[in-house]
Amino acid sequence: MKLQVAMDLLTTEAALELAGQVAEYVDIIELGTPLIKAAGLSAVTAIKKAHPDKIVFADMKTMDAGELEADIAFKAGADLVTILGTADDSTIAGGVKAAKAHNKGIVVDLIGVADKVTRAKEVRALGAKFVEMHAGLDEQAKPGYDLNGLLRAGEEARVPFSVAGGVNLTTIEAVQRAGADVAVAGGAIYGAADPALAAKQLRAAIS
Ligand SMILES: O=C(CO)[C@H](O)[C@H](O)COP(=O)(O)O
Repeated sequence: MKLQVAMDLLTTEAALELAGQVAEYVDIIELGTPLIKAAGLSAVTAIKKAHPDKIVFADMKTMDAGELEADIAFKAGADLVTILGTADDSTIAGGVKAAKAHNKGIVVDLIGVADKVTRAKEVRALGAKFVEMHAGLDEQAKPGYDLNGLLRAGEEARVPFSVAGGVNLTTIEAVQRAGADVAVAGGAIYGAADPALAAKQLRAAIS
């Protein structure tokens, strides 16, 4: 299982610093949506330049104009770009077209999708490289949130998937047992007192 760090920070400088601390322990470096909105796609270019050997993930969360938005992110240096599962099929197909033109991949983020299993199968058929079983930061803050619903959906969908939504040292083994291809950790790394140690421990907990 791959490990992805989600950098929900607000400046390119902070992202470069964090990526420098954790890159040796992660496979995929994600520029979070707030970072891309605050700093622009030049942040993607800066991270790819600093870490050419890593998979760079631009969390665009595109809802419309799939081909155009994916194209500009791939041109900026992204290897993987997200489109929302709630978007129209044509938006996802447009993103996949751009991905094929760049020999890169679209990840469909199932945040806010009620029936994640059905939508996962649909978007995989449209050409998504994998789906993200995702509960966002706001959903995680609701009382009673736990990760198990995402893990069950991933097991049931039988398509390649990542899991994001409060993945940490306590839960990452269950993410792996559920068969996830990628575990995404944001706050568990960037919010830790020692992000490098946190990433190292997450890496050591999986195979
Ligand atoms: O995409 C996101 C929010 O929309 C986050 O990057 C994702 O949820 C991972 O962060 P965390 O591990 O802190 O939940």
